[in-house]
Amino acid sequence: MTAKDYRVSDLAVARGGLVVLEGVGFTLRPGHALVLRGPNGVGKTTLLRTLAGLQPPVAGDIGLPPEAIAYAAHADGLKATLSVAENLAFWAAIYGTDRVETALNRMNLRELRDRSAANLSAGQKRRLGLARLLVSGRPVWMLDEPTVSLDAASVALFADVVRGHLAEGGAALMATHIDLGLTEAGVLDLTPFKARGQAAGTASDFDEAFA
Ligand SMILES: Nc1ncnc2c1ncn2[C@@H]1O[C@H](COP(=O)(O)OP(=O)(O)OP(=O)(O)O)[C@@H](O)[C@H]1O
Repeated sequence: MTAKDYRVSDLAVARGGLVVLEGVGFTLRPGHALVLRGPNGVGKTTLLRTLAGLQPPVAGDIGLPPEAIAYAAHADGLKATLSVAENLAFWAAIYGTDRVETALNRMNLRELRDRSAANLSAGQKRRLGLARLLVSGRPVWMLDEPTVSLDAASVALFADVVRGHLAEGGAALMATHIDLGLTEAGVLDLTPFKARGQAAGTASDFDEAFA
């Protein structure tokens, strides 16, 4: 899938007009997962949003092309009036892939394929939201609390999906308080990078537009 290391260096990120993290640096390697840790509010979501290109960094280098990234945020981004399969077909058209059936199979959504997204349970919606990652065919997955609403069986299923992605040469950066059992995952504690909250200059207007 990719044989490239992704290097992020000296990154500063802001939220609501204040710098929340500064001096963040790490390398994401193909076949590896990195788990973001740190207390509530330290800036895990803000870092992921910045890396995914949803807001500009205050400073630093992001050695990750946006077209390499598939980002799964808190919201699942589903089209309520479309069926499960139609939602995935929509994303396949956006990403230019033909991976709908793969995603349905791997996320155990086959039996729900014709159900409208509006009529899924919270956990089923989450599974569908995460299936988009498989549809994307993109090498770097950015996951913000991916297991929220998932039962134990679905957490295990998702952990297998991530493991499969890594085995295919993909990489994953995830903020999660749940142990996915990925023994090979590294941990990046963001606490040492906490900024003192100085003003972020002009980045705030752009940030608010995407809040
Ligand atoms: N829209 C916003 N406007 C102003 N401040 C915000 C906004 N969104 C988040 N913040 C603040 O930015 C800081 C970083 O928030 P962020 O959501 O990135 O933290 P987090 O580490 O992901 O937290 P959690 O573990 O609770 O999900 C927090 O102090 C938060 O209160």
